[in-house]
Amino acid sequence: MLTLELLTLAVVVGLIHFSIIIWKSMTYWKERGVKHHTPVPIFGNFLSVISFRKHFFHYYDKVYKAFPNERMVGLYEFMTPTLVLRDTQLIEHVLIREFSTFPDHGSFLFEPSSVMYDSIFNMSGIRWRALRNKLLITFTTGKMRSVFPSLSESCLQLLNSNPKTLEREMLSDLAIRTFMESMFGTKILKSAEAEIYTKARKIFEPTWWRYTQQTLLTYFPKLADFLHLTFMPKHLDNYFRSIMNTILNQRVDSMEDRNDYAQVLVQMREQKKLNIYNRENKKVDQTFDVTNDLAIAQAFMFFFAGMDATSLLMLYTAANLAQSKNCQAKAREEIKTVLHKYGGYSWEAVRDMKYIDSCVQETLRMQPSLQFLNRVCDKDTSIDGVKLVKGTRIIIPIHTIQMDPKNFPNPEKFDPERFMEGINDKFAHLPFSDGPRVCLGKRFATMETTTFMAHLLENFELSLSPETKLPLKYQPTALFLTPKATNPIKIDLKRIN
Ligand code: HEM
Repeated sequence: MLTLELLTLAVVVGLIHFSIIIWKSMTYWKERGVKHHTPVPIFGNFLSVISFRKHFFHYYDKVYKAFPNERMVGLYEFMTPTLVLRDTQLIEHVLIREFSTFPDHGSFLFEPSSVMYDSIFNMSGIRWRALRNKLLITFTTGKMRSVFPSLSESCLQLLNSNPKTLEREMLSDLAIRTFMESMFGTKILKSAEAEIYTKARKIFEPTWWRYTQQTLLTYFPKLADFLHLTFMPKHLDNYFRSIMNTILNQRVDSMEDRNDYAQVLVQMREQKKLNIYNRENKKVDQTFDVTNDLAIAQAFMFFFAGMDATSLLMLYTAANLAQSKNCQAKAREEIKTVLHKYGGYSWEAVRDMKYIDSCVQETLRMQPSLQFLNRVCDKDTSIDGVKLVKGTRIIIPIHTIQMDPKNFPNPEKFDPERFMEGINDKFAHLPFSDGPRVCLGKRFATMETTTFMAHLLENFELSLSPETKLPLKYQPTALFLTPKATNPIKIDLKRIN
């Protein structure tokens, strides 16, 4: 009898406790006077996320547009209160001025056993800073210049096969090939190509089940852990760990001493430590251990970031140009002038192709691979007078901001001229982010895309295939901004050179 009473009491206390948690999670923005839509218990403002019909960024877009006069708005991502920034000064505050309060991405996507868990993207605090300082040396001007010839050669190799159409798969294979050669100094064996390409595409396969797992990993990490959910299937995780391990071991066995990313990782692994220096006296403050898994995580992170985001950028740039004969003509004129000036392709020549770079920037404005940036505050703080408790999530909806007519008039129009003279507010165009956490591969990705576009436009006339229907729609279950599987982008190519 007593046991039954105790059990009933425990259930009642549990229910009250749970109701308080839910109630508290729903009143966060009201208490702070931040405008928001009324949340639904447990689902917050994300009820229709579970219908798989709309992409996440749709909710940031919706709340951004609903309160046009606010500098920031509140949102409930299920039970997580999230602040969505609208004002570019506040964005600068979070990304740069108050970076030390908002240094990390917070709980996001990757479970502890994932190869990505130890990657720099997921790292925080001083470990992140030490690793970032170490990896930065891979992207110096000298390094970019030295990888240019092999990168340019890979683009030509694809185009010399005389393709009649350009499609996403060809570009993701190209991105993998150029990346392996430039960063790891490795040519993929012909016999291994098909398997690597197929498995790499599977990393980003946008299925509803993958999307569900990734949603639970981000918003309900304890439940995801209990259910043993993973960011990507275990067989893929193991496969890529093994590939990255082989690449690093091959570098050691070959005793080659190349000046590339693989070398940085191999050295780090051999030294077994990374130093963290004191900012004032420049002496070693702390060290942290570098395991083989940590080196592999950084190798995979670059592969992961390099492949999908860059191939999508190449695809969207080609698609935007395919719809504008004028822009193509202007780009071809520039290619001719620049190649004449430099006597052919070189890193310097491509860097001088300002109009093509503007086409790439304009594409990044309209179709940024990542549609939002995320941060958490790592201490209690306030933004614009609003008090935030440690752990509050911040979203910078870059896609929406870049498509806001206030920042870019007539935003649906592909107009590279906007970038020819430089833009007024650099915090209104953040496809690679900004500040200490800015994308490490920014220079590499833009150089690769500009080089590919120059070769492509020099040799082919582009037109959008009638099979691709406009306006483009995006796959709601994909991590990056990806064309809908039922309406893929196809570009018809006609050789002109
Ligand atoms: C079009 C291609 C790409 C786009 C649009 C892109 C965009 C981004 C964005 C928005 C972030 C998040 C930054 C933040 O949270 O503030 C990021 C992070 C990162 N990206 Fe990229 N990226 C691209 C290609 C690459 C490539 C090719 C590499 C490597 C070679 C790379 C390496 C990284 C790394 C390592 C980070 C994490 C930086 C950190 O947390 O310190 N990305 N990227």
